[in-house]
Amino acid sequence: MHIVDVNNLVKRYKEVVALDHFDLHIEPGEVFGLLGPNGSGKTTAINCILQLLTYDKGEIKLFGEKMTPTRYDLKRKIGIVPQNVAVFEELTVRENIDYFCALYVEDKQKRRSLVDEAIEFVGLEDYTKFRPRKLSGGLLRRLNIACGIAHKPELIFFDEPTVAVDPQSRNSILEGILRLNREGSTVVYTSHYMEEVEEICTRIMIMDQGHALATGTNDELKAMIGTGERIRVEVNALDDALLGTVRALPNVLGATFDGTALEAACTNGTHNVSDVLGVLATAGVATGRIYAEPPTLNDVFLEITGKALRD
Ligand SMILES: Nc1ncnc2c1ncn2[C@@H]1O[C@H](COP(=O)(O)OP(=O)(O)OP(=O)(O)O)[C@@H](O)[C@H]1O
Repeated sequence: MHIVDVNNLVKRYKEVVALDHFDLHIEPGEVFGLLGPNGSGKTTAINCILQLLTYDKGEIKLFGEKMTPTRYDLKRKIGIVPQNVAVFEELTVRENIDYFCALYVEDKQKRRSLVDEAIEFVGLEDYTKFRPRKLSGGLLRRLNIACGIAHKPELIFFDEPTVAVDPQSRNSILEGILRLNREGSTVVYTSHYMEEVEEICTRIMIMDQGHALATGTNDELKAMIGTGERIRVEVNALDDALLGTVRALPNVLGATFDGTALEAACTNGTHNVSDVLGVLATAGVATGRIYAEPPTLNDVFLEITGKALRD
């Protein structure tokens, strides 16, 4: 059984087609990443799945059952950590977490221990009596997470939870997500940061313009494309003729010069670096530092769409 089962979802905002016959299938136990640039439809997909938005067409099942706005039994099993921090300014940290937990858990005694656990989980023990405006951006994000997870949901949606947080909070958020997953929650994680998605996700869907472009594990996605290695060589100058010679090498799929370095996308070969350096040496071009790296998810996005994930 898929824990999230979305078929043929269409969502329009007037003339903008935000989701265009979108399918999504997630298995229990996954940390599933939705990766795409701003505006690709990630938040819209989540909000439709959660019935926070109406949609034009499509079928959404959660836990094997049809999801509708009044399926409170299903909503109880779901946690949401929205993109924009959504907490009450007039409530303290503890009161905020308790308020959101109370939407799902009536028993006060039980709630007290759940709220304690959530506070400990996000490391806000020293701030329980603070009001949100006294918290830094990173701590506010952690409060937002605690509000979404205190009721111990089976399925948790995180919508870009690390935007505008410091690296330390970012790491603690990612570790926290993996811990929730280890403790049994299925996670859906949206981001436009490929490094994060690579780091924590068991499977990844690459999205653009409301379409699912490709889905697979990190390795599967990278195996779908021709690029096997990306070479970067620092050079002071490179004329078009020489760039043409590099591009004509049999293992080179594409090459660019940005004023400081030659970058070449190559197939998976053993002589890529020596071939490229050979062309430069023959032409008498002095080289600086040289890098050779396996492909990234940006290469996958680039090869499928013709544009970079991050401009
Ligand atoms: N309320 C709205 N009214 C009109 N258009 C909208 C609305 N919300 C989103 N859109 C449009 O729908 C498309 C998908 O937006 P969405 O916010 O789902 O993308 P996203 O991948 O989550 O991006 P971001 O990370 O910036 O939130 C975009 O073209 C966006 O401009």
